[in-house]
Formats: sequence, C-alpha cells, structure tokens
Amino acid sequence: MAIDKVLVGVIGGSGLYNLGNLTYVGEINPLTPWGYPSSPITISSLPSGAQVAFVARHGKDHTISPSAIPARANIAALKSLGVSTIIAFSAVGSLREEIAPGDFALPSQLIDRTKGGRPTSFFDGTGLVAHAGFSDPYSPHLAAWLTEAVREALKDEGRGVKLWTDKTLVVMEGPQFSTRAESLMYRQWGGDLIGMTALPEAKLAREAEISFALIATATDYDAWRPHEAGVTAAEVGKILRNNADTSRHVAAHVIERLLAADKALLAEESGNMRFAFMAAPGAHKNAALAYILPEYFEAA
Ligand SMILES: CSC[C@H]1O[C@H](OP(=O)(O)O)[C@H](O)[C@@H]1O
Ligand SMILES: Nc1ncnc2[nH]cnc12
Repeated sequence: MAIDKVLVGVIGGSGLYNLGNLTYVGEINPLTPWGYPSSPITISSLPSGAQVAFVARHGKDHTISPSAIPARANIAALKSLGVSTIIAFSAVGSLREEIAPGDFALPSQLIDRTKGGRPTSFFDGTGLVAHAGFSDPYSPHLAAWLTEAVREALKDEGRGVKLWTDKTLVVMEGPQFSTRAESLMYRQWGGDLIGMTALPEAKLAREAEISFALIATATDYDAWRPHEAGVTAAEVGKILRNNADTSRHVAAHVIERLLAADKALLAEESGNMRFAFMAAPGAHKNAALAYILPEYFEAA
C-alpha cells in the first residue's frame, strides 16, 4: 500500500511503542536537518483508510533517555510527512490524591524544570530570532475538542478509565525521579502531574505550526505522599501495559473522528509564526528552516 499525505501524527512514550491496533502500511526514516527521529516512523491506516504516522519517542526498544530524545528531528520528520496535528502520549506521576495511577489527563499548562540543555528551538544557530507565543502550550481548540472525544473513547473502551482536564504538568530533567522535597514543592507551585518529556516537544510543535495536544497517562504518585516508599521504575512498569492498551484505543477512536471534524481544527496553528520573527524571514534563506517552515523560508 502506498503512503499518502498523513495529517495526524502520534508520539508514543513509555510503554507505547506502536499502534499495533491499526493496519501496518509501512515504515519511513526521514533524515531531517536535525538528524534522524528517535525511531523510524510507522505509517498505519485506520478503518476509514486514512493514514497515521507514529514515532516512539524513546525508540522502539526504549533506548533513548528523556534528556537525549531528538525532539527536533521527531517534530521535523512528522512535519515532512504532511502532519499538521500531533497527539502525544506521556506517562506521568500524579501530584494529586484524586488523580490515581491508571487515570488519563489532558494538561493545559506546563512548568519547565528541565535543565540539561535540551535544544528547544529550530532557530538555534540560524541567525534568525523568533519568539513563538507559548502562553497556552497546547492548542486550545484541539484540547477542547479532545476533552469530549477522549471521554467518549474511554467510555467506549469500557474499562472505566477517568479523564482529568486543565491540569498543570511539571517537566523535570530526569532520568532519576524527584526527591520528596521537590515533589512537595511542585504541589505548592500548582503542579498536578510530573513527567520528563513534554518539553521541548510542545515548544517545537508550536514553532513548526503544528497543532499539538498531550494525553498524560498516570502511572504512580511520585514522592510526595508520606509513609510511602516513593516511585520506582518497577512500580511504573506494572501499570504501563494497561495504559498503553487504552492509549492505542483512544488514539484510533479520536483520530478517526478528528479527521472527519472541522478542517480548521487540524490547521489551528497554521500561520501562528507569521509575526514571531524579529527580522523579515524572506531575507533569510536557510535550508533547515525551509524544511520546517516552507511558507516563510527558502533553501539557500
Ligand atoms: C518509565 S518512567 C519515566 C519515563 O516515563 C515517562 O516517559 P514518556 O513521557 O515518554 O511517556 C517520563 O517522562 C520518563 O521519561
Ligand atoms: N513520578 C514521575 N516523575 C517523572 N516522570 C514520570 N513518569 C512517570 N512517572 C513519573
């Protein structure tokens, strides 16, 4: 089967290394100006025939640590396939009693606690300065639409998985989990969830004019609860398989409906960079920027 223009991309995190519930079409490994993506991108088709692109952010065998994920290559590779909307999944710890392991959440805000120098912009080293708006890190219309669509998908699956919305996700560097003091501090800051990979992914999607939403899947209670041992990878691992099965169901259900929904939803971020540049982009020929934003840049 031929690979068509793919409008929706999925990024899988811990435990979610494939969309094996869809029909396999092929694999493609684009070399972007920022290198290769974390893993070759799998193209699969939905029952309607529409195609979806999937990338495993830690690699298919989970060999890439959160600090080393080639996020620019992942986003650029998806964009090169025609992707205008990404739905990303991320395993997270819960900083709130009411958000239990096994629950799903749509975060609306992020707090950046990464500090290992992950590249966060496509414009680094290009000589062009761009300031993308990031007050709402996830595309608001897409997130609002997803609330109902994900709820419906979870109901349809029938396992009784709960969905939380409007939560604040703290993104830490890792790979070690937080100390108890840090975990308690994040709660005081208003954090509801904690993970290691949501940034810079969301920033890069915004720069690439891709609509982007994150579905967070809770695996543990992090380290803030008194009298508990604290989080371990083994504890997280126990819940990953169920969360991944539910994520696959949600992805298939939601993307099928998204492709049939108002086309404006898929293009929510289109044009958002037009006023972000500090110097006229037309005057700036750059092959890397042309790869990600051909609307504004030409190859040199
Ligand atoms: C396996 S627990 C820590 C690990 O899980 C999360 O990964 P992802 O966001 O890709 O699902 C978390 O961010 C850490 O990378
Ligand atoms: N407690 C936690 N802290 C950071 N990332 C996580 N991913 C899953 N659980 C996590």
